[in-house]
Amino acid sequence: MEIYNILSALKFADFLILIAFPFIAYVCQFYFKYFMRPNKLPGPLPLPFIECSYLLTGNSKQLLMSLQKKYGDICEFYLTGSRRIVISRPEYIEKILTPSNKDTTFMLRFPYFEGLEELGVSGKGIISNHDIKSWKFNRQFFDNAVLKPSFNSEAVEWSNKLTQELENYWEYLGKLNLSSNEWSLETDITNWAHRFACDMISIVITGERSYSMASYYNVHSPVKVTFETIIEDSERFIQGFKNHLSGFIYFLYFSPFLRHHIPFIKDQVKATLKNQDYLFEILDSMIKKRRKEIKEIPVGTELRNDMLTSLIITNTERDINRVNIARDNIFRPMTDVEIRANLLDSFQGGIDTTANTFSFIVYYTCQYPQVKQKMIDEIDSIFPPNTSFHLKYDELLKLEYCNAIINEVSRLHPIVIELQRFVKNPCEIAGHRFEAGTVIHINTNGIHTHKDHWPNPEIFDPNRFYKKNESKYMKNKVRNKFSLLIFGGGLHICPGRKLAMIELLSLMVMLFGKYDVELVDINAPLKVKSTATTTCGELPIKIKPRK
Ligand code: HEM
Repeated sequence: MEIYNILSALKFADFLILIAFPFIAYVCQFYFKYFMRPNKLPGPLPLPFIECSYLLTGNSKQLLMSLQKKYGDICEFYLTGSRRIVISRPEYIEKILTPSNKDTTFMLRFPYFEGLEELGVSGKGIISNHDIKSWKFNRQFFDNAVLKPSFNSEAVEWSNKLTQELENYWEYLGKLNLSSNEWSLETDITNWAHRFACDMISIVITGERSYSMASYYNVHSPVKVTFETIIEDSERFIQGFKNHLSGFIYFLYFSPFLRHHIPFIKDQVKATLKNQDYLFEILDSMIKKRRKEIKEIPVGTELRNDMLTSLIITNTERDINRVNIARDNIFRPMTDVEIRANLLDSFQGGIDTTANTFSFIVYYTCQYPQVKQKMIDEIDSIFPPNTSFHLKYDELLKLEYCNAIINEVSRLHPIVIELQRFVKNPCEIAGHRFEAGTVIHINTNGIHTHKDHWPNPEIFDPNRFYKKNESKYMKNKVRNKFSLLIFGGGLHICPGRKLAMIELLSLMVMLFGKYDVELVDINAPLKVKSTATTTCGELPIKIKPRK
């Protein structure tokens, strides 16, 4: 009753003061804390409630590059209640990317997010695992499976088979519109590259064919190929990983309230979860099928080299490599949920990255005829034209100029825009002190084009990575160990890097060694899109068999 009396005695202006007071108090406290913060760095002014989210356009590359341009090589911004440090200079990241198994300061990419729990990936796999012990356990299994030499040999063998299959599809499609003796084909290489990468990941990681190239061929050909696969709709499967990546952001940065109640966001979240269920269902059936197959194979019989097989058998009765793992006190088999998370990370990490890098390679080599000719000369010297072209790992490694092209293209268009690290313990970087809970954003594009480390950084020139030309480029500028971050660095360095190089080199040898390749429109600008990662839009090319 008393409260009612007080309220009814208040005038409209009093109500306004009542509402405004806590707001003003919050704003004052917010800015007091901001301006009095220790170890200040330059950066944009955060606003109450929304912090620096007014800078977000969905394009991470643009955000990080504009911050570097305006505030320098080390600056800060505030988002989701965290202090975030943008680093764009290689010298400053040495400490962060130097692997140490004991120091946990930079061991995590993300902290715990309840959103990732809802998405079913929290504390599992390796890309977004916040639990150090669990991440180490998974990472060691993953590395053991994909970095062993027998995995490389198997990957090269599959590269041979899949490039041959791709060539057959191109030839069939090319011959559909045959106007002279020679066939030719106009096609979007980006789409083929995605399907090749999916087929490759699927077979070498799970031992299952995804037949993505075959499905894509069927879309374009009146004569269909038939195949049997656990992935009924591989077009949906590939799209599923793209959707997973774009939906991930809602679970990482949005509160449960926003995720479940705000109209547009709510729908995106629902779609991402439905997509997740679809991907999990396929991955689960692959695991189940392989477990059953392994049970039926007599003990002592040599098993396939795919990662799924390794993950199932490691630390079980059948395993012969157990000593490696036991040394680190993680002697236990992996559960199906853990295996599924690793398969998800492999597809997630391995399809778009490889396919987009290859598309950029095709664009640049076609734009620069001298580079293209030098590359073809190198390919011809190792894989002479009109021979069997059976790829071998050690021969792929001899392709130094092709390797230089991959480095240079990836320097200009790194697929992964930023390397994130969550600071677990207070630390010092470049003379600045950072508290636990700070988030580091390593600006890959900024480092790849830093004028103190790269002469004429905007110019495409693979010679800067070609050993024979090194002296010319290394004269004035000192290239830092961390000035090229294609595959990241430190303990989180990409475990699929060798597989990716096998795929990229194999595709280059097949495409440019056997075909005349041109861009359909040499004047069309490259369709680059940067959101959470950098991707290549359609890239129509014209191919015909080389004479
Ligand atoms: C050209 C192709 C590729 C590029 C450019 C690329 C790039 C990267 C980068 C920059 C990172 C982050 C590293 C860091 O934070 O320091 C990463 C992590 C990762 N990549 Fe790749 N990658 C490629 C291919 C692959 C393939 C084929 C696989 C599949 C086996 C793969 C699986 C992963 C996984 C699982 C991680 C997370 C590692 C961790 O957090 O410990 N990547 N990759």
